[in-house]
Amino acid sequence: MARSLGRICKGFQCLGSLSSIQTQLRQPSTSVSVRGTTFVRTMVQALPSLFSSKPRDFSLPNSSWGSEMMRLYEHYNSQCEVETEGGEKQEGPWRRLPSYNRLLKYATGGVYLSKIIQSKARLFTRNIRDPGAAFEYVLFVNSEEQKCACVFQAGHLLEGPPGHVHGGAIATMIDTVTGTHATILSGPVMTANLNINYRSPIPLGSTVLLESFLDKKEGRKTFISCKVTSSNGSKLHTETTALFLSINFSHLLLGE
Ligand SMILES: CCCCC/C=C\C/C=C\C/C=C\C/C=C\CCCC(=O)SCCNC(=O)CCNC(=O)[C@H](O)C(C)(C)COP(=O)(O)OP(=O)(O)OC[C@H]1O[C@@H](n2cnc3c(N)ncnc32)[C@H](O)[C@@H]1OP(=O)(O)O
Repeated sequence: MARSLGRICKGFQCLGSLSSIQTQLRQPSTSVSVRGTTFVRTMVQALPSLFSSKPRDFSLPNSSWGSEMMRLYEHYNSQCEVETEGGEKQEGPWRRLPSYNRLLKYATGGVYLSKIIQSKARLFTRNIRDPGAAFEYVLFVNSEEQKCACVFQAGHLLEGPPGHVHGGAIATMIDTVTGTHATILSGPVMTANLNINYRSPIPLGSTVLLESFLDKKEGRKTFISCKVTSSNGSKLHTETTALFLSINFSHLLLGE
């Protein structure tokens, strides 16, 4: 147990160290938005170092991405870096979050699984190798406005009602977006409550936009709302409110 905790801690030291992130978050002279930007930048830079080999970043375009997926990707990606009047490049309001099929190379988890099987554990939404078959998505974060946007193309393996996306797959994406957003805002969290109203079905193969917003933070609680719309924003598919509770990593990784 102690060795396993040590490996997990080592993993988080690789993460640029949570303590250094927390130090940045505590800096009194910086504004909330600047601290948020710093946190996101630190996380984005640190994540690949958690892997033993260079991991694949699933949030980059691949051949399965359709025209709407590409259009929205470019819409947000073009706002990650902007040009000043003097022609210099500088950070824009949005940042693309890289996405891998595992968050921590040292975390074992899954006490009911053998060590070999545990090492094969993969993030639910990134475990299908066939591009375009299931969850194709890219997440962008806007620290200034405390919101996230996710462009999601739903593949044929996600069918629920004939020709439409399964409600559980939609919930998975909402949990992923709001959960990532809450993690960025509050550090390690778990979903305590996810309340989804399904307003109109999502056609299989289509691209939709998920937008999440911080409603409020109260102690350990982070309240986020999220809506899913068609790619041009004309149709509302779902509305969600979510509650996340801040946790210690030991709760998550060691069941303590
Ligand atoms: C550090 C890395 C950062 C990386 C950032 C960069 C990029 C981000 C990348 C990745 C992000 C990672 C993942 C994102 C992807 C997916 C997200 C998936 C998230 C999940 O898929 S996660 C799995 C499903 N999730 C569970 O499996 C939770 C099971 N559950 C529990 O583990 C406990 O239940 C827990 C911990 C939730 C709470 O337990 P606890 O003991 O800590 O707290 P306790 O019960 O004492 O409640 C304290 C106060 O919350 C209130 N409260 C509690 N529950 C409530 C409820 N449901 N509704 C309304 N209020 C509630 C109480 O009423 C009390 O309120 P008050 O203080 O006012 O009295």
